[in-house]
Amino acid sequence: MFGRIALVGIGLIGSSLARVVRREKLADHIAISTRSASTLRRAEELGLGDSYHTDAAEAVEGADLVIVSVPVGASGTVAQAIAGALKPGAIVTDVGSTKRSVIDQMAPHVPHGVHFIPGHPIAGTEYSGPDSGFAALFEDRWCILTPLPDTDAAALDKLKAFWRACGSDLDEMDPDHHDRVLAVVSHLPQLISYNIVGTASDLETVTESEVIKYSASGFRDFTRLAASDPTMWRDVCLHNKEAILEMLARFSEDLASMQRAIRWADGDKLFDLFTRTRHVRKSIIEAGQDVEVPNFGRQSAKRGESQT
Ligand SMILES: NC(=O)C1=CN([C@@H]2O[C@H](COP(=O)(O)OP(=O)(O)OC[C@H]3O[C@@H](n4cnc5c(N)ncnc54)[C@H](O)[C@@H]3O)[C@@H](O)[C@H]2O)C=CC1
Ligand SMILES: O=C(O)C(=O)Cc1ccc(O)cc1
Repeated sequence: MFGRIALVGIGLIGSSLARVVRREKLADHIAISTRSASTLRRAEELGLGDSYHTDAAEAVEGADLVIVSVPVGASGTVAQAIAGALKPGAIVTDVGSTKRSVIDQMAPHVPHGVHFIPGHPIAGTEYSGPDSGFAALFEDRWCILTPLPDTDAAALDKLKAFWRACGSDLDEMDPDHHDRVLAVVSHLPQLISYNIVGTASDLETVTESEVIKYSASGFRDFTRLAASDPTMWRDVCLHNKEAILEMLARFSEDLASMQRAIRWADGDKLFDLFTRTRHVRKSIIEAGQDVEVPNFGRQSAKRGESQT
C-alpha cells in the first residue's frame, strides 16, 4: 500500500501500528523514530521496523505516510522537527486523543503539497511503551478522522484504506465536535477513575491492603484506567481543557443531585436514574460495541497472583 511508512513515537499505539503494518504487508519499509534512545533500542530489539532513527527528520525522509504517535503536547515539536524533510505528496497523520489542539500545533508547520489528515483510533489499553503494542489492537474499533476543509480526497481515501487494512471502521468528524464527544466518553471516565482511586487511597480509616484485598470488580475496573500513562493523560487534560471542564461541571451537578436524592431518601429518583442508565448499557451491547480490552501478554488477574 505504501513504499515507506515513518512512525514517530513507538509506544502502545506506534508499536501496534508497526506490528499490523508488518503483518498486513502495508509498507516496503518501516522507519521508526522516537525521542528516547532506550525506547528506540527496545523497538530495535523487538524487530518492529526496518530502520531506526533518533532524528525524526531522518525517519520521515522519503516516507509516503508519516504517523505521529506521541503525547498530544509534543505534536507541535514533532511537526516542527519533521517539516523540512517531508516528501511532497506525503500523507502526515497522527493518533492523538484530542484533535483541535493537535491541528493548531501541527498544521502551521506542514508544507504546501503535503497532506495533513488528523486521526484518532478509539482503541487502547492502560499500558504504554513498545512492549505493550499488539497487531490486533485496531480490529473492529473505530478510527475517527478529522480532515481539514481543504483535504485532498485521494489522500483521504488512501488513509481510510490504510486504517481499514488495520481492521478499523472509519468515521469522519469535525475536530471540535470530536473533542466534545471524546470528553464525555473517554476523558471524563478517565478522570473519574483517577479521582475515585485517589479518594480510596487517601482514606485514613481504610488501609491500602483492605482496598486491594476487598476490591470488587467495579473498583478494579477503575484501577485499570487509573493505571494509564500519566504523561499522556496530563497532556489530554491540558489540550482539551474547555470540553473537559464543561463535562466535569455537568458531572458535578448530576453528582450533587444524586447526593440530594440520597440525603432526602428520594428512592424514586434513584430508581429512575438507575433504570435509564441500564438502558444505555443495553444499547451498547445491542450495537455490538461492548469490546473487551484484550489481555495480551498480561498475567492472570486471579486472586492472589501478582500483576505486572
Ligand atoms: N494509550 C491509549 O490507549 C491511546 C492513546 N492514544 C494517543 O496516542 C498517542 C500515543 O500514545 P501511546 O502510544 O499510548 O503512548 P506511549 O507512552 O506508549 O508512547 C509514546 C511515545 O512517544 C514518544 N515521545 C514522547 N515525546 C516525544 C517527543 N517529543 N518526540 C518524539 N517522540 C516522543 C515516546 O518515547 C514513546 O515512544 C497519544 O497522543 C495518545 O493520546 C490514542 C488512542 C488510545
Ligand atoms: O483502555 C481503555 O479503556 C481506553 O479507553 C483506551 C483509550 C484511551 C485513550 C483514547 O484516546 C482512546 C482509547
